[in-house]
Amino acid sequence: MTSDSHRSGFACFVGRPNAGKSTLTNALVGTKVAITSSKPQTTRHTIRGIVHRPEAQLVIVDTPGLHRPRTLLGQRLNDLVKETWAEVDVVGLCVPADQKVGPGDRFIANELAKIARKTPVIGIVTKTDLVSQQQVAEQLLALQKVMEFAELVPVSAKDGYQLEVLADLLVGKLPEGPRLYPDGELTDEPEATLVAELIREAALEGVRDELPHSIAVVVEEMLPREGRDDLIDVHANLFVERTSQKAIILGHRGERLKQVGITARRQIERLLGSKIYLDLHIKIAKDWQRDPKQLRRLGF
Ligand SMILES: Nc1nc2c(ncn2[C@@H]2O[C@H](COP(=O)(O)OP(=O)(O)OP(=O)(O)O)[C@@H](O)[C@H]2O)c(=O)[nH]1
Repeated sequence: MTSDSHRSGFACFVGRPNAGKSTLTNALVGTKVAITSSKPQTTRHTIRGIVHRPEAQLVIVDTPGLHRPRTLLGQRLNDLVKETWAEVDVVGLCVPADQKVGPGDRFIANELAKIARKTPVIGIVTKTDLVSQQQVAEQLLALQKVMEFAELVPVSAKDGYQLEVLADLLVGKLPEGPRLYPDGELTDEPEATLVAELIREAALEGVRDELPHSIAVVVEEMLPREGRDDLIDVHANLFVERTSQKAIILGHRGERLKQVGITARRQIERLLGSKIYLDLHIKIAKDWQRDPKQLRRLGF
């Protein structure tokens, strides 16, 4: 690469839940843009964080996780994941250092291997701060066996270990090209989508295991309050499938929902740079994951 050439393109991280993908994206991007909400199996929208460098621009696309499809939603998510893989320039397969390489990783690797000839795949051992060097080495060896990687690299998003190395490896796989986004621009998602993500993130906080696939948030309206230029009214519906799930979100005497609202409001205010009033309602959309009409209405 000559000194005046510029590279740009797209990367995405894949891996089983909790592999550290969101944290890694945030650490690379350096700002909380990829809203750690990008939880596989619950994320429908692609959220990008952008790594700006003088010689390159790396756009990180966060995809929902690939999983064995059991519902229509599951199938659509998997299609979305594969579409994303086909569109990016490089994929990072994340496997945490502190957990054995298992069937979940191999399932993803098998799917990735099918696209690896077109899209290079970098094997990433994450969370190296949690284990000894010896264990990191063993994990690298174990990972090497699941598929053929373009590169293998151990990193820790927590203490910053090898993040620059990873960024270099990712950038190295990008084609030469001009900047895709202006400097400083961190995401190209429409604001309403980001707002919905923030609300869902707040709602899932602490109950992710109980409600992994079952909630969706739709922002119905986002308007400046009449006669005020310092306040935006946000009306949003949070859909769950069952009464029991509604109870989980609500919490004892609605305390949990109140907390969800406070957390989400703070994040949304930061995103929009304005005070907001958040009007949040819980609705039950029975079995929405299986119903194509409901799915469409919720934006799938
Ligand atoms: N010690 C340590 N913990 C980490 C590191 N990276 C992520 N974690 C933790 O691992 C957990 C999962 O991290 P996430 O970034 O949410 O993982 P993810 O792959 O995006 O998770 P899903 O979206 O649920 O698939 C969180 O509790 C993180 O704080 C790391 O480098 N070191």
